Amino acid sequence: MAPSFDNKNSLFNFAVRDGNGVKGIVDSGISTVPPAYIQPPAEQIDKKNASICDMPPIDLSKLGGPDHDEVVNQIVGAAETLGFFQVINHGVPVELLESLKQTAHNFFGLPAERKAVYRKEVSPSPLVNYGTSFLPEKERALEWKDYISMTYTNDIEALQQWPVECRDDALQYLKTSHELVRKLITALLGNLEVELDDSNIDTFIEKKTVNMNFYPTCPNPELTVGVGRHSDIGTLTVLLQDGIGGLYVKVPEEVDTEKRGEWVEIPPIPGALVINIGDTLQILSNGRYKSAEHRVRTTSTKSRVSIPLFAGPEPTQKIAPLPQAVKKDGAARYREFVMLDYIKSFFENPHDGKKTLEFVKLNSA
Ligand SMILES: O=C(O)CCC(=O)C(=O)O
Ligand SMILES: [Fe+2]
Repeated sequence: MAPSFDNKNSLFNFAVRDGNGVKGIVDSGISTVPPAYIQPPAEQIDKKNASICDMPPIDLSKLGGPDHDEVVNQIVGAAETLGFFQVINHGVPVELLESLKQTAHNFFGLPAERKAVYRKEVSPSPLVNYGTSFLPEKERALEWKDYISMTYTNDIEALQQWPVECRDDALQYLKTSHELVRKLITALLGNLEVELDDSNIDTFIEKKTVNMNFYPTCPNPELTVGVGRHSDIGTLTVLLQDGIGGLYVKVPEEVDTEKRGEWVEIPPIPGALVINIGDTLQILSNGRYKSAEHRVRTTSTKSRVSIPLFAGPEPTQKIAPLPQAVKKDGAARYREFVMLDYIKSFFENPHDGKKTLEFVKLNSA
């Protein structure tokens, strides 16, 4: 029998400790959202107040052709303003994208006990982590989301340790998007006049993690969030979303458009992938490229899945604004730091917009 979800402890035990997740709560047949999931009014998402981002997807098949420079300009322009854009002809097979979405549904459709074995506290592998919300122990209100996270070290460990239900698709996604990530980094860092060779590009995208996010239907979407306001901390994120919609990005205040400070929705485009700039690339570019704040709304009609691939530096890597970017600006806006410290600071605090960057911002910035 499902416990009382009005009681915070019993809800926590059911959803978090026993691994039932939000999916388990919804499957128990609730008709209203449990109090622990009700966001403070300032965090609730008013669908009516957001417009849809009308930036057309960027056609990456044109890189290397006669329109190469124009495509690079589109990539750079999007990274300097919204920090989000969509790409088509990206080299990741469209059939794989379809399969990934189905795989995510299949995984979260498994009985709770099959997923709960991967909870952080008990997971047989440090590379695999199943959970719900972002930081359930610390959050004021929980996020309406379950996830599985798979970190890549090498093929053998991925095949042995990632959940058998997800590993083949997730690994293929990681491999087939590698060239895409390299092309984008080449365009973005090349534009800063950074001299690139294989090894220095790889330094910034070496560490890869594939997540599968599951947002079950929600009886009161206006009161909850799927993911709260945050920016991603790595270099680049490649995100596959399904057709449901609900991903919102905040137009940075410092961008010269009438939409500054507003939330815009990144609409689902069949076959496209969403790309977003992470904090690391904002820092490397000395603030030129924007790691935009984003969040996810829930819906009452259908469960949504999304599959981000996070690419960033190894935890041991030292990061600082690149000299070429600092030279142009005259001063560094961020201090040097070790990536692991940045990762720790992100995972120790509930989502709070772009606060993570404060950790390394210099006073003059
Ligand atoms: O579900 C989405 O569309 C975005 C998810 C996200 O922002 C994340 O996992 O970092
Ligand atoms: Fe994100």
